[in-house]
Amino acid sequence: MSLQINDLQVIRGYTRIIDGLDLAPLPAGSVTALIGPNGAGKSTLIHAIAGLLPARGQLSLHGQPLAALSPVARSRLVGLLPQTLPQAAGLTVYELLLGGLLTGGLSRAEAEARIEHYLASLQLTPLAMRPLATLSGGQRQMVALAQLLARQPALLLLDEPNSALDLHWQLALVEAIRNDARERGSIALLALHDLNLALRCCERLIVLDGGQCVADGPPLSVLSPALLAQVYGIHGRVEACSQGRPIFVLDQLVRA
Ligand SMILES: Nc1ncnc2c1ncn2[C@@H]1O[C@H](COP(=O)(O)OP(=O)(O)OP(=O)(O)O)[C@@H](O)[C@H]1O
Repeated sequence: MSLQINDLQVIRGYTRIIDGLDLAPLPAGSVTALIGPNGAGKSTLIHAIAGLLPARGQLSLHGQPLAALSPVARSRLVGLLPQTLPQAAGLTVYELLLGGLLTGGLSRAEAEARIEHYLASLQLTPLAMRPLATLSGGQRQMVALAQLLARQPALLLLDEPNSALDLHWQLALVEAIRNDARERGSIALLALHDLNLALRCCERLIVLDGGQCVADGPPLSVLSPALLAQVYGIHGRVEACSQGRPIFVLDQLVRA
């Protein structure tokens, strides 16, 4: 049971952004970070897996080719937390979540139980009756996470999910993603710029650069000084903090 990506090609405009990408399968219950510099192709890959960009090659989830599914069936299996969240005018948080689950085929009782569970587990219950238009950017990002988790897709795709979140909510987000992978066996793929967050929550890092995979493996072996210099043009290192946890330290730009 896994996500399989082989010989993937994605063209945007007239440019081949991803050209023949092969990755080792992403197994059920795993959390993987997709890292790399601006313009590397992270969002392109995530949107292609979600079915929002046309792609050629093999994209299969648990042996099922995603391209063979109807858009509705694909969106049940694959959930996306986008980089910018749509404004849903006039709705409260609760109405947004309820509408999504009822449309997905749940009974009202099941939908309400799920919403209460996920709002409580993410400590978002106080926001339930707030109109979406009154929420801050970070609050809206957490509501979108609640919406994603409540749908219980087999594959969770998150495009820079922490971009609007303070430190408390960044940790809450990664704990929620890890718990979901452990408890439901979901697969999570997160496009991230924050290497410390990637070290904290992911057992695997995939490094994209120019639409190619340039490194893939456990974070400590991937984040070598040589790779950081090659891909980001920085001198940096991973060290153990006083509690033994790995932390990324940024030293300086590589000067020619
Ligand atoms: N609509 C488009 N038409 C043509 N090229 C595009 C289009 N959208 C994005 N690109 C190009 O595709 C490449 C990959 O972009 P993408 O947004 O996937 O990168 P990214 O790794 O997510 O970057 P960032 O970290 O800046 O969000 C970039 O070179 C970008 O300029």
